[in-house]
Amino acid sequence: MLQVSGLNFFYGESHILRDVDLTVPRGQMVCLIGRNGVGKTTMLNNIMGLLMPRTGDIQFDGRSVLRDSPDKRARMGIGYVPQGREIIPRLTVEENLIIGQEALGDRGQKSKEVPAEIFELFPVLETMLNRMGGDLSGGQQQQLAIARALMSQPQLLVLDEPTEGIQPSIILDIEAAVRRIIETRGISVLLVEQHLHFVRQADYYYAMQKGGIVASGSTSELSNAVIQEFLAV
Ligand SMILES: Nc1ncnc2c1ncn2[C@@H]1O[C@H](COP(=O)(O)OP(=O)(O)OP(=O)(O)O)[C@@H](O)[C@H]1O
Repeated sequence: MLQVSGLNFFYGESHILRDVDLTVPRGQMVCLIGRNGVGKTTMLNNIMGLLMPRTGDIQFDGRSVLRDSPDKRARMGIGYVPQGREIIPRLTVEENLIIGQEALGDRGQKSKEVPAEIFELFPVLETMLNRMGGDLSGGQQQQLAIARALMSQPQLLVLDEPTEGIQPSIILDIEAAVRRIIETRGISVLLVEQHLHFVRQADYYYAMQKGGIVASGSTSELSNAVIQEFLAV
């Protein structure tokens, strides 16, 4: 579904991403792990087209998207939930969700209503439809951000630390929802995450250090050494 090859990115003269290769197979969840500041968010922003690499390629569904704007990539079916969520505080929960359909492009029909499936995944949102986005708790905003991304029916969902600063019970809800999304929709997920429990839900991991991939494999084979080195357990 997504193939990144030989990616190099610079902020000015600082070499931030170094020859990164990463693949997200169709219908699978892949997790990118690494300490703060190694380049994970920079990597996701390159995938979304918010930053341009100096060299390398990014292919989505078999074709290069390097020349496509962020907006176009979203309309092609890459849904992004950025760090910090970017909920619109002065719009209601329902309005925030409806806006998510802007990225549908010509892949589907827009609707004036939020489909029931969204509330099955995130029941709390149904009870809060008329509340302002900015009045929700951090965990609720995170659920809203993921639900909003789903409104565009993405083929690939890109999540940047969805559990950052969120209380443990809601982390489990978010984990369960993401697992269910993959099972029911068959979509692919690329996740940046620090919580071991969530990382274990993924099929594959890539570990990043100083902008390069230094380890990768199946999460069923995650060693204690990798866990100690790359995750804030
Ligand atoms: N706008 C910028 N200009 C210059 N350097 C930047 C800029 N944004 C980030 N950096 C640097 O790029 C490196 C990678 O940052 P990035 O945010 O991608 O890391 P990260 O792994 O996502 O960390 P975190 O988990 O803290 O978000 C860091 O050293 C950071 O200081």
